[in-house]
Amino acid sequence: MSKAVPEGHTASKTGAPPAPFALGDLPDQRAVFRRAAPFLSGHRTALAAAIALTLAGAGLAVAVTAAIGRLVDAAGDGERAGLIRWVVVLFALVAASGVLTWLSRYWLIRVGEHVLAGMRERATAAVGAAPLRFVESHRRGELLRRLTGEINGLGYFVGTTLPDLVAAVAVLAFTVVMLAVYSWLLILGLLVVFVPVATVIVRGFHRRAGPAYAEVAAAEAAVAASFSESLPAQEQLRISGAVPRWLERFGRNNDRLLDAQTVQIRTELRLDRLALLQAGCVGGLLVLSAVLVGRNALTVGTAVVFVLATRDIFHRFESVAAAIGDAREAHVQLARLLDLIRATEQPQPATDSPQPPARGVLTLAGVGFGYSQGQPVVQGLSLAIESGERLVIAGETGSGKSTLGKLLAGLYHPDQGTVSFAGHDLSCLSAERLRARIVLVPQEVALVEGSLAENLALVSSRPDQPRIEETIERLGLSEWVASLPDGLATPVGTHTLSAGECQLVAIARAVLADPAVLILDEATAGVDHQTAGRIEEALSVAADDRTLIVIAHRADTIGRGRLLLSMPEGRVTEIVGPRS
Ligand SMILES: Nc1ncnc2c1ncn2[C@@H]1O[C@H](COP(=O)(O)OP(=O)(O)OP(=O)(O)O)[C@@H](O)[C@H]1O
Repeated sequence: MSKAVPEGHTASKTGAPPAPFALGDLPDQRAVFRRAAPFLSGHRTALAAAIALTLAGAGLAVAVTAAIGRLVDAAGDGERAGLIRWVVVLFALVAASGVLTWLSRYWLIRVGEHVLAGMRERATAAVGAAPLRFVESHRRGELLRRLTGEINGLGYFVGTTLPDLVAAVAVLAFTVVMLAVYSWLLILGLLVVFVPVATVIVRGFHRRAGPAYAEVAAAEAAVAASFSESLPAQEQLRISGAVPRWLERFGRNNDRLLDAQTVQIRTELRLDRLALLQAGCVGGLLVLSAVLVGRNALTVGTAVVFVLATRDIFHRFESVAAAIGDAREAHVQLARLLDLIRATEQPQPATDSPQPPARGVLTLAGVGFGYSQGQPVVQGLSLAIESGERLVIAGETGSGKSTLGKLLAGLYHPDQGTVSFAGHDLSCLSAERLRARIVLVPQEVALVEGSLAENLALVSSRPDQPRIEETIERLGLSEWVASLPDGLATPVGTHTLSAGECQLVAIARAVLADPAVLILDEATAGVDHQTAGRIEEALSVAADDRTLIVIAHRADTIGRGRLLLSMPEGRVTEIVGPRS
């Protein structure tokens, strides 16, 4: 027999997963690469191979310039054999450099895509296993943007900018070394003029880019969130004539995005100052080379190498500068994705933890829970629900019935106290073991795209077609299924079935899960009296020795309950009943 014992707050339980941290509007951009490093494991050899290929390709590309210098000198000296030799070497270098560059790009993109696929998988799994409270307390569009937009952005960066960036950095480094071998004086002059000014420009860009890109990403997420939220609310917005008001609110998010993008563009344009610097440096170098050649301090071939290599240096530097903006954006996207993974990845209960017995007592011990600090919805509740018992939870609107249902189903972890089944703390059970014992049918049921049979099979017990058909029959739903265009093969989704029909699917699915405890949260509210009665009869049969917890407003449902749990003033405080 159930008994309710109101208590004060009890000490926090131990062993439960810690509360997930909330995602901030702006990402944590510290130690992003260190946080991303674990995702490289398993790809390190391939990454090293890709980098080695890139370095080899860059080395050959630089050697092409040196070969041109030798060719010019051989031509100037009238050496026919030397000329032919250098022409052959030049072609061989160009061909080999082309092949290596292609191979290195291919490997780098391949490794990057594999790493991203791993991150996508991990983030999706982490969000799928995250506590319900985490998912509820973040805007859907925000989570969606991190799982799709950020990964797509990173994919674009890996496929296009990253190979160019790595190759450009390698060519830059090799070219500087080569030029130092030719004339350390010229390269020193070039570096002394170019590097300090370029460093100031790039550092100024970096300082502004972090916040600018983070604000754009946050503003884009806000636009996506407000738009995705408006889709399910479209009908309501139109009925209440609230579309213009909604557009105003959307406009504010859009303005925020526009402002953020303007700041981002201004920040990016700062890098254009590098072009002016480059033009000045090339002009100076040409004059200096001409002077040195005139004084016989430099061969024409070396001067040609310098001019070609310097142009290449600046061309590559331009690529690097352009890529820096993309890299900064990718850095923010990576930080946002890693934040999501860190926020949602909980230490999962051990999968080899003992399976609770098939039947048992569901117990709340000193349970307290609130959505916000200092506003408890459930407070100090102790309750034992015997195996096979039927409990009806009733109370005023907003009094906390659904919240209690979610606590009983282990969907929420209590702030104080414990909820346990057959002596096992629910928060220490793996999702699979928990769902094999306790199932909740919520007020609003969402179906996934697919056939009715596929939706019904979405339970941990993985029922086959005959079992689905048998359960439909047992629940008295055969007539309804037969009335659908293709029976169990009918494609369904939230918009193809009525709310009541969605509830029928969810109830049948819950019975198919074959749990020890079945919790129905207003589950028959959208169904006509006759069907509701039939389902309740069927559930009584299906309930068998199962525990059935019914959350209800309707007096007739309450009347069928053996216990009535009243929840005045927003707190579960007493049980009235049992009822005969
Ligand atoms: N996800 C949430 N975030 C913040 N507050 C919430 C959330 N869900 C419910 N609440 C608040 O908690 C309180 C209890 O809500 P709950 O849905 O449990 O009540 P209920 O008795 O089931 O209501 P109803 O009869 O309307 O279904 C309400 O004040 C509600 O506003």
